[in-house]
Amino acid sequence: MSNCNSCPSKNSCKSQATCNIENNPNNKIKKIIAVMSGKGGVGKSTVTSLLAKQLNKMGYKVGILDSDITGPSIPRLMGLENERAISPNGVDIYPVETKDKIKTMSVNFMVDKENQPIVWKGPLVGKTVKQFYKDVMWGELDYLLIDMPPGTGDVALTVMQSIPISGIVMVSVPQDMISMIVAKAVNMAKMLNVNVIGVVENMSYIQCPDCDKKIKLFEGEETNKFLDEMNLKLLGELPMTKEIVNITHNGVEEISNELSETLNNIIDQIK
Ligand SMILES: Nc1ncnc2c1ncn2[C@@H]1O[C@H](COP(=O)(O)OP(=O)(O)OP(=O)(O)O)[C@@H](O)[C@H]1O
Repeated sequence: MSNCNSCPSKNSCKSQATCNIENNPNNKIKKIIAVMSGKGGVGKSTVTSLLAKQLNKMGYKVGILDSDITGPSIPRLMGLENERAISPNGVDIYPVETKDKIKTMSVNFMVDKENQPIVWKGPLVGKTVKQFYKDVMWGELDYLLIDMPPGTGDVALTVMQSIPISGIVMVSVPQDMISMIVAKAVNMAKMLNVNVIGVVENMSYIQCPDCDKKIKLFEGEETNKFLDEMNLKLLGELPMTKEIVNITHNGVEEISNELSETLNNIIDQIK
């Protein structure tokens, strides 16, 4: 039965008539944003982690739901690979928190060893993702970011149909930006009436450590044309840098002014 009063998207939702998600009355989540990409390896989980860390620094209460059941990367990127979630009554699941209090939930918090594969059929995967929304004790959150698996498969469908997301941030790399892969993901969201907030171009450029010059391997003209045609907003461009690897893989907490500024600009547009 739908419970629109407690739904974070009640003011922007277009599917009141058909929605059947039960919202957990213990949770008060103001905004849910899914981070998606047309294909794998473009930095979707990296962007999710960076946005979560930056939102948290700005004082917002943040959670990350890792809906990538077969290839979860959030525990590692948040430095939580040795943690496990607990469920004292076997129903409510408590998320794992980083030391700066970002709440996270991932299937890897529920397996004995992080390299244990999840060999489940689609319906069970979808059920787990719904459970991660409904049965996890997120408590009060300003933002819940959902790290989606790559592509337009079962999980993307479950998230878009069953979780009241307010919008999608699409992540792409320059060489794919104008491809049908991104277009497919954007069109899927449109078909399901889900708002695409815009695109983050990841690994957009590299920067010379000596002269600071930004070097782009792909020029932007075609990209701008594609964005215009698809009616998409470019939210920001992230460089391919060691700094990002250090933040997401090596536990470095300091974010440079330049990266902070880029992330703040993206956040201003998704707030
Ligand atoms: N801007 C960046 N600068 C440097 N390295 C990056 C950047 N973005 C991502 N990477 C690296 O690229 C690899 C893939 O990134 P990530 O796991 O975030 O991609 P993904 O799209 O979530 O992949 P998956 O298909 O597994 O979901 C990781 O090793 C990550 O550290």
